Amino acid sequence: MPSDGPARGGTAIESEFNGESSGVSPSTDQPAGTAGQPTGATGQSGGATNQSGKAGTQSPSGGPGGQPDLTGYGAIRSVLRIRPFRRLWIVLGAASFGDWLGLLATSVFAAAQVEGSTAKGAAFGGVIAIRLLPALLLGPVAGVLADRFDRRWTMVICDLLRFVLFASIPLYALTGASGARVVSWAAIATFLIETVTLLWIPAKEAAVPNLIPRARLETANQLTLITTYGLTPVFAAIVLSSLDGIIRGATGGEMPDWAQPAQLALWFNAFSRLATAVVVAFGIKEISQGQTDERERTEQSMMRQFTEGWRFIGQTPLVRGLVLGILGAFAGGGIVIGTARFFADSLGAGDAAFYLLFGAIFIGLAIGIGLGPMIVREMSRRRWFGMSIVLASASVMTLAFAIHLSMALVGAVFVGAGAGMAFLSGTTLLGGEVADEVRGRVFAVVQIGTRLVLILAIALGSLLAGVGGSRTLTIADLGISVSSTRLLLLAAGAAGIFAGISAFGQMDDKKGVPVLADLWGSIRGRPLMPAEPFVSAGLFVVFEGGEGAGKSTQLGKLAELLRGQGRDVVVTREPGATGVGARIRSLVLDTTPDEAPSPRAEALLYAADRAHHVATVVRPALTRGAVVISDRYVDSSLAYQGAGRTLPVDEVSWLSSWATGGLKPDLVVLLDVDPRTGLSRVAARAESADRLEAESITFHDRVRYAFLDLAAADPKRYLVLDAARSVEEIAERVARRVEELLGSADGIDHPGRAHGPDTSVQPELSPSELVTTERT
Ligand SMILES: Nc1ncnc2c1ncn2[C@@H]1O[C@H](COP(=O)(O)OP(=O)(O)OP(=O)(O)O)[C@@H](O)[C@H]1O
Ligand SMILES: Cc1cn([C@H]2C[C@H](O)[C@@H](COP(=O)(O)O)O2)c(=O)[nH]c1=O
Repeated sequence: MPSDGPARGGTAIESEFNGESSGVSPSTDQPAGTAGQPTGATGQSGGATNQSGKAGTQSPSGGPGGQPDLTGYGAIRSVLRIRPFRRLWIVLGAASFGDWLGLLATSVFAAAQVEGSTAKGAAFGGVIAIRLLPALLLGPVAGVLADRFDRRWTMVICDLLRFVLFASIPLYALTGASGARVVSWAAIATFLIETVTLLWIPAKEAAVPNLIPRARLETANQLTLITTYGLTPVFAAIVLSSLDGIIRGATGGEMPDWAQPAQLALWFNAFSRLATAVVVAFGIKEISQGQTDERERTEQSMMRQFTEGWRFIGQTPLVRGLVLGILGAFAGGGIVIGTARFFADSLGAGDAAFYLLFGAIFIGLAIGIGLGPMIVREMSRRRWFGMSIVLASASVMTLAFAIHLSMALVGAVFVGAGAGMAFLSGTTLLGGEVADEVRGRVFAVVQIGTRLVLILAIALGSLLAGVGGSRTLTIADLGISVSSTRLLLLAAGAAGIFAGISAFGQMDDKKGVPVLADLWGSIRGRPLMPAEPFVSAGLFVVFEGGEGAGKSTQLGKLAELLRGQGRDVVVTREPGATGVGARIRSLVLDTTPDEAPSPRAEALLYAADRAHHVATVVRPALTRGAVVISDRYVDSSLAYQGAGRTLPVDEVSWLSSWATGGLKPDLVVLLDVDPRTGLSRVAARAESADRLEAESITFHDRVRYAFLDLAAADPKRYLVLDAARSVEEIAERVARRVEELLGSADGIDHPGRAHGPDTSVQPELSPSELVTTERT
């Protein structure tokens, strides 16, 4: 595997944006891992992440409103406008191509030096095995070095060493040494290269987030992952085989040693590393700038830094969840790889099926990495990570039940898609939410852990599948192969699901928000959000209804009754209960011709009034235990702006829920009145009609039925009364219900903390479903 992992975007180096439009305001472009309080340092959610957990947006809702368009081609272009990242991406792309060439070439090269198929196989496999070995020996200290020394110089020195080592392999072959000696040196050099790479990777991974604005982190990762694991390996394989054909053709099969494709590939690999060293040393000085102060880095002993790194990983839920999830995913992946050939056999298919399955996984990976962010949009990246692992693992389980190649191929695409999305979200979270001073160590642990787990899982998977064999059991004429391979896949899937759910639990930044509804809302661009933590000790009663329904009259009567009982009562209304609200009220209700706000502006103005009202009047009163009685609340927006103005009701609901932080009333008294009756009452007040009262009768009819539908959808929380009844009769009914609530044995049963906005559109209800309507 090539050494260049994904780049993780990072800091806005201000000068880089000068004259090169970034499309994002500086405030949203905080350096990843340095903006706000990084999770890495506290174990809390990253200070600058929004509620969606997606790096880089300041929209508290995580909604589309505050989010620049960071998907698709535009996002890629804007990432590539950042000069330090652009340079690094180009040079790392070339180096990754060189690494893939080098990996293929060293293996082919070693095999070519010996005779006989067994020796060739051993030489080929041996070189690859040697590549994995240093991780086990040197891994623990690699991260400490990345956090301790200047990362730019660490990268430069490592690349210079790799240049020398790569070049030494073909050079040594040219000296005329024996095949065995050349293979031995290739093995030693490969071991040393991997050792150096191990120091280089955490330095690079930890440094790159300091180069790119947080908002671009995910796109930068997509770009680098696709380059490193999608384009360059394919390109390398094509180039190596074409090179072989071209040189053979040109030399008539008599190739001089120096012209062997494997040797040329190694030279390319060597010089790509030299180029990386030069570019990083002279062209990307910003890598040094983002790092923690040198004095801070070196004043602790290495031992202390080492143990602190582990303690940090163990004690930080986000990092623990990430590490657990990544290792779980790799274990599952290893089992799939280890059992793949046996699985293809169990389908009664041959080698072609085996390659098809692998192809399907890679297609899935590309879909997950390339399209994943566009599909889930504003989904919390922490949640997305856990869910992706569950998706990949559940798909592994479906492989166990596949009775036909086509089913297995679909399953394999989903395995790849889940793994790709987990990889992308995991790397973005690691880069964006782990503090700079420990980032190197965290990356090192992930890097070593994944290698170890992968090797063990592949080995164990193939061993167990090989030992178990395959039996065919006939169930209802279906030839189903029940074999140890399938049982292993089942177990791997179950373990992966467990790892995904555990990671999700550790990292969830939207506890209490239903997962599937959140996913669906996110896909539609409106993620749910957690309610603000708040404990109500009072009672929140809202009067709703059309114009002239008698809300103010009833509200006054209820307040009088409760105050007579010695209760703390706060009477309030929307819009206009506060100074800010009064100004908004005059804006929205003013009838000056040509000054009417547009429907969306109107919705926003009501939401603004509500946000301020709830924050400054309603919540403080409820916290101290008062009975808050409000003339209108969220339902008025749903009915007037949603049904009346025909704005999408779920969007209006989402907006209100955001404005209120999810605060729901304990009781809504809906005074239902025919608009003709209500408007005639209003007209009798001898005041001129405000802007909404002046709307058409069909508008008011829509408003009325929207109120009734809302009540029918949540009957427990509504008291629907016929407003044509007498004032006293209505007051008596209201008093009875409120006293029931206040007198209930275990106090007031407040509606649960809002689990995000109620995005349900108004349901179609039959008259018989309007069960709580007390109208005759
Ligand atoms: N049950 C009722 N029967 C007849 N008239 C009523 C009844 N309740 C209130 N009214 C009268 O209707 C008029 C409007 O009442 P009120 O101001 O309480 O309604 P509202 O719903 O608050 O109106 P608005 O929508 O304008 O805020 C008042 O003149 C009031 O005296
Ligand atoms: C809260 C709220 C109110 N409205 C409308 C409903 C009324 O026409 C006015 C308020 O006047 P009232 O005399 O105080 O009832 O505003 C709305 O359209 N959307 C809302 O959210």
